Amino acid sequence: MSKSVRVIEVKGRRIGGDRLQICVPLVAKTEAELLKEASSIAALKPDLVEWRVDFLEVVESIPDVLDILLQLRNRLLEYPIIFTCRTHLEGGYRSIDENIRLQLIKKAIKSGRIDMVDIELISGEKVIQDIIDTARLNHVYVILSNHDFQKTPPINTMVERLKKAQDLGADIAKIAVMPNSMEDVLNLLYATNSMKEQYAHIPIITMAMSGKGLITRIGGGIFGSAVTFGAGKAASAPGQIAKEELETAIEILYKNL
Ligand SMILES: O=C1C[C@@](O)(C(=O)O)C[C@@H](O)[C@@H]1O
Repeated sequence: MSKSVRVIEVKGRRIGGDRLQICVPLVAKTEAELLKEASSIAALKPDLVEWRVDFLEVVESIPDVLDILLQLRNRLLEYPIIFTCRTHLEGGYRSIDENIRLQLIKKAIKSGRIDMVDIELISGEKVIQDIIDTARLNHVYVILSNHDFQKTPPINTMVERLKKAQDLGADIAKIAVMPNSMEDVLNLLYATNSMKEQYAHIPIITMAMSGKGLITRIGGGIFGSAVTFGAGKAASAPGQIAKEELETAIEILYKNL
């Protein structure tokens, strides 16, 4: 039975289309650093930009964050912005009051200043539904994500998590895991391919972190991942290499496909 996978189109980028998209994260701790980082990121010409808001020192001051977001939007007008305020439980840079975090995410969605939002699958169905409803009303795409910084779960668990994200109404399902062996890396790729071939109706994003997992950041697109993350000024997770190097490696791979 053939199934079609939805392509997400944002500002001329096609996520889930033929070309693997490269996302560069912004990880500055202060407003000044962030705006500088944003200006230099534009020179890297990424497909997507992720603002990892959890790195920001003033993250718990919602008015400040929204103001900084406006300035970021104005500097990155032609780039799709993913707004991610990662929980400390899944690799977030700092511990943030959960009520404030969720309020901030909703206000960012309503601000008209972002294109996509990332929220963790562990947030629970009620929170996720609320975020998805708010996002739909405001034309923001939702990435439902899952991260394991310790290990790589079994293949069927990884596939189940991606399926769950899809079933809950995600526009994009994402999983990032930590490999402790090369078998773990193969398992992540196997899960990616199975999800893509058998179940996915939406784009998926997968990666194995750390040096061991680098092959998944370069070659994951061949197995079904729609987006890979390359570092700008600094990495937002273990194993991210510089965007330019990543792009070169991907180009070599795709030239001969
Ligand atoms: O979820 C992801 C993937 C990621 O963890 C990575 O391993 O590249 C980097 C994060 O910034 C992003 O939100």
